[in-house]
Order: sequence, then structure tokens, then C-alpha cells
Amino acid sequence: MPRSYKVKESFYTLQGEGAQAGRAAVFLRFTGCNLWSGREEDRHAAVCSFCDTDFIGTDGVNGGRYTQVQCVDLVRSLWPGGGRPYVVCTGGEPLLQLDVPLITALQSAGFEVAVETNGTLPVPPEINWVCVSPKATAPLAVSGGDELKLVYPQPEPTAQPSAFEHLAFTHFFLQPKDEAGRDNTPATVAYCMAHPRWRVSLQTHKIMGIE
Ligand SMILES: C[S@@+](CC[C@H](N)C(=O)[O-])C[C@H]1O[C@@H](n2cnc3c(N)ncnc32)[C@H](O)[C@@H]1O
Ligand SMILES: Nc1nc2[nH]cc(C(=O)O)c2c(=O)[nH]1
Ligand code: SF4
Ligand SMILES: [Mg+2]
Repeated sequence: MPRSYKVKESFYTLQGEGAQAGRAAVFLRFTGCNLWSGREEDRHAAVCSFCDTDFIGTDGVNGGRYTQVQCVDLVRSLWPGGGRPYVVCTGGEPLLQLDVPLITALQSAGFEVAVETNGTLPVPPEINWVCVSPKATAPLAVSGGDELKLVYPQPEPTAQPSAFEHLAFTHFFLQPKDEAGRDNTPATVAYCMAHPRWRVSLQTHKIMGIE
């Protein structure tokens, strides 16, 4: 039996965040995370308590249990043709499942492979674009990549922007934490203006009303 991947959902949209914002991409959202069960009743006790995503189960659009071949076929079927085929692997925590055979199979199908990770797991060097988003007290297992995208603010001393500036990332972004009853954009703008190595990343898909 070939191994199977649990996929919550997969869809074609524009990357909303970070240095690739505005770029067409197939999103491949894997089920499950190591920093939160995904259940609301566990949120208050989770290491990562502000997640904006449902990553439980396989019931989303194009969700299911897929072999490597089926996964690649799904991603390929969602790309419209032309351009620079791009797949963003996210979750949940994609590196609980995304492995080198799937990465290289996606690349053989013509895709550049990006990952959105919380940085607690080793990142296969084969990945073309690495976005790390550190969380609260979760120990970082990653020392570099293409972009570090920190949700801001987070109260923990271990999650302050200054704790990451020594790392080997090309881009350093602060992304306003989306939370009910509070707009974190002004504080994010103020921090970036006072500390110019940081840039603001807005969740532009939410502004545009797309997935
Ligand atoms: C849902 S996570 C999945 C990937 C991975 N588990 C991670 O945390 O990077 C995708 C991106 O959304 C960001 N994110 C999650 N909740 C957010 C929120 N409430 N406000 C702003 N960004 C958020 C994460 O930091 C991450 O950059
Ligand atoms: N459009 C769009 N861009 C995104 N960038 C990162 C996302 C994620 O949930 O990982 C995301 C997402 O969910 N939608
Ligand atoms: S690490 Fe990522 S997927 Fe997991 S709970 Fe936090 S934001 Fe959500
Ligand atoms: Mg999202």
C-alpha cells in the first residue's frame, strides 16, 4: 500500500500574504497541526491559540485521502495552464505530512513548491519557497529560509520580533494578528516604521474576499 496524505482542502487562488502576495497559486491544505488540535474547546490551552483556519478532517473542497500520484493529479488539475505553476503547501502544519517524494513529484509536474510552516519541524531543502511563521513558546527548528512572517503581536517574550532578527531569512514580515474585536494593523505599522528591517504583510485575500 502506498502512503496516503490527508488533505483538508485544495483550491486555486492568489497567494494573499508575504513576498509572493498576488501570485496565482494552488493551495494544498494538509489536515492536522502539532500546536493545536483544531478544536475550539482546546484553543485556550493550545501553544498556538490565534489560528484563523479549520484544518480538521478531509471535508473541505477537494479534500480527501490521496496517494502521491493522486495528490499531484489534483494540484495539476487546478492549475489553469500557462504562467509559473505554483503550489503552496499549508495546513494545519504541512511538514507533518509533506515529504521529499511528494515535493519532487510536484516539481516534476512543473510546479514550484512553497511551504507555510510554523518552524517547529525540519524543512526539506528541496522546497523552492520557505515561509516560516514562529508561534508563541514553540521552539524553532529552522534557522533560515525565504521569509519569516511573524503574526503580531504575540505576548510571549520568545515571540518578539527581536528574537528572530539574527536568523538567515531574505524577508522579515510582521502580519497583523486577525482577532475579533481588535485591529492589530496600527501597532504593526508602528513597529515596522520604528524597526525598518521589518515589513508589513497584510492578509490581502481577506481584503479581496477570495479564499
Ligand atoms: C494557518 S497557518 C498554516 C501553516 C503553518 N501551520 C503556520 O502556522 O505557519 C498559515 C499562515 O496563517 C497565519 N495565521 C494564522 N492565524 C492567523 C491570524 N489569526 N492572523 C494572522 N495570521 C494568521 C500563520 O501564522 C501562517 O503564516
Ligand atoms: N489566499 C490565501 N493566501 C494565503 N497565504 C497563506 C495562507 C494559509 O492559510 O496558509 C493563505 C490562504 O488561506 N489563502
Ligand atoms: S501552527 Fe499554524 S495551523 Fe497550527 S494552529 Fe498555529 S496557525 Fe494554525
Ligand atoms: Mg489562511
